[in-house]
Amino acid sequence: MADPAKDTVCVPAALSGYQILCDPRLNKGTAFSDEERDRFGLHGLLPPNVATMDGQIARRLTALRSFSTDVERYSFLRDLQDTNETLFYGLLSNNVKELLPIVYTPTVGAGCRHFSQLFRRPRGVFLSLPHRAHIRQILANPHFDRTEVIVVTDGERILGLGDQGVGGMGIPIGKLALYTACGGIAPATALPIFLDVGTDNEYILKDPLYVGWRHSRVRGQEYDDFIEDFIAAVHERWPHVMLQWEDFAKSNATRLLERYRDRLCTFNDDIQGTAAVATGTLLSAINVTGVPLTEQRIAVFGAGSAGCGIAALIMAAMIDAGLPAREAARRFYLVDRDGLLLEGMPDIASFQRPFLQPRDAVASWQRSGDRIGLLDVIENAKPTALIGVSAQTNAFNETVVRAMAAHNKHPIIFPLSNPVSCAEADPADVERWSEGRAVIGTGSPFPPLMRGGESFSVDQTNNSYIFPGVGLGAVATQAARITDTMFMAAAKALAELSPAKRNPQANLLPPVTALRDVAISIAVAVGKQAVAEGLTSGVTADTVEAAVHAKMWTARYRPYRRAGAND
Ligand SMILES: NC(=O)C1=CN([C@@H]2O[C@H](COP(=O)(O)OP(=O)(O)OC[C@H]3O[C@@H](n4cnc5c(N)ncnc54)[C@H](OP(=O)(O)O)[C@@H]3O)[C@@H](O)[C@H]2O)C=CC1
Ligand SMILES: CC(=O)C(=O)O
Ligand SMILES: [Mg+2]
Repeated sequence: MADPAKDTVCVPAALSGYQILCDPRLNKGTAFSDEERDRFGLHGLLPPNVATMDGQIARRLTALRSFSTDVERYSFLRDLQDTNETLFYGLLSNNVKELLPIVYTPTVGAGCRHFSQLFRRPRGVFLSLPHRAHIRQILANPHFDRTEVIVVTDGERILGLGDQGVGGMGIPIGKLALYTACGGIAPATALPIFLDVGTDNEYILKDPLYVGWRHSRVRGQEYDDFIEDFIAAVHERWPHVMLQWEDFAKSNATRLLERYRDRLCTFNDDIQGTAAVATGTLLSAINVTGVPLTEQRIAVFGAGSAGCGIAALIMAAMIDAGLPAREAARRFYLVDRDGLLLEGMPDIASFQRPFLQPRDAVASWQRSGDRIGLLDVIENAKPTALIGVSAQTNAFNETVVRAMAAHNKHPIIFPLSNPVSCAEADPADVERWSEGRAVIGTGSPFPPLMRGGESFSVDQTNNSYIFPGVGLGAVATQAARITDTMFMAAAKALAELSPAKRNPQANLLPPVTALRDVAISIAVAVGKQAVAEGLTSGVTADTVEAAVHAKMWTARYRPYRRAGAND
């Protein structure tokens, strides 16, 4: 039960009733009580009927459903978020299954593309390179005083849609909406940040409506200096903040993570969050296929940030399970633009290096051309699992899926690229081509499949199963750093929640409606791991769970009183 005194919101004395209605953090719309309307001078500014939050949610849902496109629904929800945050989260939390595909993938991708047309009200921070000298001053704004969680992007690799310039801000906003709805992070403590270093998207640069900095992307030392200034300013302003890097291009994602992971509490969602959801879902899939982890062979299509992050964490899990490190490394077949990653290939990035196959291991392979393509890998290495993070639509075609099904009783096939338009396969096709034997996970939501005459939901294998819990666990325990072993703890905690653990015919993952419970379990596991690694302050393994619950915000209207008033 909430303590009524602590639960009351203290409204600054200087705010007029009209200003309260215009502040999305304070606004309750028609749900202000008569006493509050008396106290804050709201009579006349609102229609007389006092609504309940449930009534408001029902009204907004009716309006939302009357739109004919998802972009209109996205725009409507963004407006609500910027008008009345509590109601936005009440609506989202009560209707996760219906609204997640709007505020998150796939529609958030369209939201990013239409960002300039849809832009109405400020949310978060836009730091553009021409204002580099003013970063500290911008971050000093008292509106951001309570910041505990930051999601930052520079918009260069937005989902599988590439460079979206300032439109990429839609992603930190969407991710933080899930932090609150699923992870219980209070909205006033969540800050989306966009680093505007220009864009190389010609279409955007020519768009007269574009609201970002109309300049080609700044790279090299000037880019690095800007990021350094940004991180230094963030650290100074909020020394305990947790910062999530999101949708940075392959050329920057890993190196920025490596540069900053020992300086503040930070992680890269595309590398580490994706790795944890893929590992957790693969561990769950073992309940269905019966092939132990130490006997898995993994083909990853797209050897970028997500692909190498996934391979690294699954490899660590294999080593944990007893496979010698050298042998574990041989179990991975990473296929990129130039085919299978092989020793001696030019232009190999440092993060790809652990996964190079030795030339002699493939010397006897039958191959269809000069390069070793995905099908060659499947025919020769006979992988047990195929994971797609390439943003290449339909790369898992009929031939590929049938080849996986020919070598495996239950091939694991995860087309994880987002949004739907970039997925490597449609799960309905995978189901058909594998004669219903494939174990499927997708990055974006897809319609249910028919299995044995019954509807079977497709597991949305998305890092949204991980980051809200990791963030919650980190802030609840005030973790100083986020380590790979904390992501391993998250992956294992997710696998423990798998319905397939109890029934191999069931789903690999809990439904998206359970994301809040998933976040709690993951937060506790991550928090305990942080305690074990000596990274926390003020908590012990025994108090982590209570700290996690105490941190969680829920969307409900609290009573308001004026600061200084004693009623
Ligand atoms: N389900 C989930 O939770 C997540 C899904 N993703 C999705 O994964 C995708 C990739 O993300 P990320 O790894 O960060 O992006 P990256 O750009 O870092 O990696 C993509 C890789 O795929 C390669 N690639 C491009 N075309 C081909 C091709 N024809 N054949 C083989 N490889 C190819 C790219 O090469 P090159 O650089 O030369 O183009 C690059 O190395 C995105 O669609 C993203 O939405 C990402 C994170 C989480
Ligand atoms: C889900 C996610 O982080 C991505 O597609 O980039
Ligand atoms: Mg991402």
